[in-house]
Amino acid sequence: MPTTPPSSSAAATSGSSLGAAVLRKDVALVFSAVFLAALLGILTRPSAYLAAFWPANAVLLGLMVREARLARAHGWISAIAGYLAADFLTGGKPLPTLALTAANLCGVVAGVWLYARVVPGSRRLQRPLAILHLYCVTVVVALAAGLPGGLASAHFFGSSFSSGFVLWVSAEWVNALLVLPVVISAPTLPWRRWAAVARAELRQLEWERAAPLLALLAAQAAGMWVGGPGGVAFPVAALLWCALTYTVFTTALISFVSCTVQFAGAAAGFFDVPLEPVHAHSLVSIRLGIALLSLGPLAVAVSNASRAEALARLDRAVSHDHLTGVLARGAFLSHAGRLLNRLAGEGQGVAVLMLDVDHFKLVNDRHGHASGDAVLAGFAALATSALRPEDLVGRLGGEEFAAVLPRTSLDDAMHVADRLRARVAEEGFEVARGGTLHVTVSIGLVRVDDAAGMSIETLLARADEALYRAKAQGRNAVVRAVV
Ligand SMILES: Nc1nc2c(ncn2[C@@H]2O[C@H](COP(=O)(O)OP(=O)(O)OP(=O)(O)O)[C@@H](O)[C@H]2O)c(=O)[nH]1
Repeated sequence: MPTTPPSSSAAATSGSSLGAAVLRKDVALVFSAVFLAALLGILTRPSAYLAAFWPANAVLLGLMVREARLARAHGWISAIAGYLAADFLTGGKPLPTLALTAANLCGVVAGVWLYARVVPGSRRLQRPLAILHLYCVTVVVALAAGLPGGLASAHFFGSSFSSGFVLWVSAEWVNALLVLPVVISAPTLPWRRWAAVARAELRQLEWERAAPLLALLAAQAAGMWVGGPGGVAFPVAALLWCALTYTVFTTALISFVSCTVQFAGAAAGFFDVPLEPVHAHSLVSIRLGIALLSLGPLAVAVSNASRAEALARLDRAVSHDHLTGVLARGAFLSHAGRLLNRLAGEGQGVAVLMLDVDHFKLVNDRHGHASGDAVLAGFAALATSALRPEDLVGRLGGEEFAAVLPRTSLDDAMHVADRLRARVAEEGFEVARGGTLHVTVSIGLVRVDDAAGMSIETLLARADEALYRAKAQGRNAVVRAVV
């Protein structure tokens, strides 16, 4: 009989308890999200179709698109339980409830299946093409739910199949277009952090950042005041401004709220749309029109975010040394120059270090270039970790590095430099061939009371003279320049 070593059995137990915990969390999440969203839909169910709001399907689809793990048996069963619980709690009859739940699920299943086939960036609205995918997926979701929904409406509620179908398809499409982007673009944060992030955002809210939101309120009010069908499009310019200012998630949230207000405005008669009969062609048309208008700002927000991300990546690639990850020479000099300007007049002192790995040529010659590279990368990582986040580290070329330590006394600068020298000598660096290589570093240091009138080039030249003396003294040393 095979025996399991104690350590593996402990690992298996903790693994299975982790699995059970995740499962419980998934079930609670899906059930409560579907139940609450369905309850909200039922409780706000209007007499006039125009204000119909059924977020449950889009919320469920969004959750399953975000986390593929949820689209398994436990997720589907929790979702069905959520739909049924909300309906039965509000007096739904068994057969119609089952039929409507089946129709709801048909749309979600179609959406999950389609989204599993698009690239991950599209699933979280991280690339411009994602809006086209969102459009196509939501059309199919609406049709997949509308077909059984229309049949159920005809069978249980006595409406014609065609009017039931049109109502279902348009309501599904509108809800998916507005709710799905909010769910799939929401940042992944623990519940506790949401309140902290919202508080921090509100504290930092300046006029400049609040202006697009205020413009949206004004445009929305103007649209209702002027009236007529064109009034629904009045907020578009302000929504585009929001898209250029805020994140994709915030834009999706603002579009959702703005469109909901427009629906309410239409239902209240501001846009001169006839409200009867409830499935009138003009009502369906204006509803879809309002929802489709939200795609423009969303596309702008997504393009803007992916452009900003590409620029940030490009900037990082240009300004950072690809081997060591610290600032490359040009970026280091310009960052350091700007830092000295900021420090000028403060009178708190600044130190500049020149660091050079000793006999580095021998490392390459004896252990190969790849090992030399590993030593340089390890050294840069060690230097970065030994300094403070506000210190600046750069690679000037070859095995030569530099650092700027703002607001540092001479004693502190000497102490930091010597501690780094000692750590390099002690720790050694792992190389690709296997094993650890030990090297030493020589450091030249200059420290001035005030950076006013000092250029980074001048300070580096002084530190370089001190470095030269450290090498001449036998290396593995820190030498200070006399100023
Ligand atoms: N592996 C590797 N070697 C580099 C890189 N850049 C420069 N080198 C090598 O670094 C070595 C620098 O050697 P030297 O300038 O003679 O200095 P050293 O051997 O460190 O001697 P001292 O500075 O006097 O202690 C040269 O052999 C360069 O080829 C790099 O990116 N990777």
